[in-house]
Amino acid sequence: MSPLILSSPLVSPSKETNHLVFDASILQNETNLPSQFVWPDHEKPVLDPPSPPLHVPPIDLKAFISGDPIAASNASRLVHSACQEHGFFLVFNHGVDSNLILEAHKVMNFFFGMPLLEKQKVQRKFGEFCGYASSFTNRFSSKLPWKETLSLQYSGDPKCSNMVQDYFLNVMGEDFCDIGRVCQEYSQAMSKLSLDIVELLGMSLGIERSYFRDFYEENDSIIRLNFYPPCQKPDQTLGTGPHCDPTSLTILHQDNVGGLEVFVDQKWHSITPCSDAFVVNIGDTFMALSNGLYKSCLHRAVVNSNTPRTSLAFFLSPRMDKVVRPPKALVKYNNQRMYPDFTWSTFLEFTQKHYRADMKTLDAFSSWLQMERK
Ligand SMILES: C=C1C[C@]23C[C@H]1CC[C@H]2[C@]1(C)CCC[C@@](C)(C(=O)O)[C@H]1[C@@H]3C(=O)O
Ligand SMILES: O=C(O)CCC(=O)C(=O)O
Ligand SMILES: [Fe+2]
Repeated sequence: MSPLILSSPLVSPSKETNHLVFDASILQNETNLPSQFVWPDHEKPVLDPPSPPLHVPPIDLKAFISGDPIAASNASRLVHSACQEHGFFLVFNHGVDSNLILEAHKVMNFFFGMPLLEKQKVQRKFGEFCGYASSFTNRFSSKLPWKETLSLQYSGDPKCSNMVQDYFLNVMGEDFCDIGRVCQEYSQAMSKLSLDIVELLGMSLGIERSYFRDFYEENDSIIRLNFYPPCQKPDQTLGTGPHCDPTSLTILHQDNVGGLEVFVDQKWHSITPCSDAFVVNIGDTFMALSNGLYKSCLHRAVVNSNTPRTSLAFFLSPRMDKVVRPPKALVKYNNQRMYPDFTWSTFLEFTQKHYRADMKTLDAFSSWLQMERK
């Protein structure tokens, strides 16, 4: 049976389109990758020797939150230098229940272990963000990522307090209310953790500690479950292509397989898995909010030929209509604005309808905004 199935015509808003469907359970045993999954030579990963590990500073969040002044200035210094260089750091003693993290990985493995037809019941629709996608075969025609994803929207607005769980219930049905509950609880824990982290970022930037906590209180964030099946030619493709996250802050929990890589000093470096820590990285929106002081960094995910890999990414984003504009104190440094004002809803739409996020998304978005505003 072909690993790529021509699906029934997908009736999109304006036209009928046929698109391929990536059935991971079959494709993962294929030695000849379909051409759509083969990346250009300059982007193919070199897996032998493996990328050297990047030392990212481990931040003891409990010590910072406890108000210990020494710990706070320590954490602030470590974060400041990491975020000016590559934007990645680890947080431990984060206060997130380890059983919740285990449960989240369990439900993720259950979901992606379902038959393709079951997963397709929540297929991401054209132009929308939420839902299941297998390699985005209905979004892109080349450089397809070797992954399946389930993307959900989370709202910190008390009036939408169960958005994640409701999605499972309303779109997938009663049988999925347990998965929905776990994903809802996990998202809530990530939202709480992200407010602690942005408070630390504020302190490290020398502004009022509560400034970013207030800015992101009612966040409209995204949670994404990533499943990377094994691939027989892992040096030909990528699980997630080179990109900077367009969002504000990413809190990632990866399983112990490894595959996340960061581009620093003109070389790819691996981030060693550490189950009791979260990998945190600055995204484009926070880079704009810090007026370019903190860097949104190029990263990717490579795959391997033996073991499936999973990662849980929480993408913190401000309320859709909030204007992303750096505080005055961060403009005085160089007395010029690095990026125009924008709202997250406009930037998200840009990445979903106009531009495939890569390493230049924010610059492309800034140019697009200037054209649109003429
Ligand atoms: C706002 C977003 C778009 C993506 C998911 C979040 C943050 C990261 C973005 C992404 C992972 C960057 C690489 C390309 C992408 C298409 C992907 O491989 O999933 C991006 C996501 C997306 O557009 O769905
Ligand atoms: O799965 C990973 O390790 C990274 C995924 C990623 O960068 C993303 O989804 O934005
Ligand atoms: Fe990313």
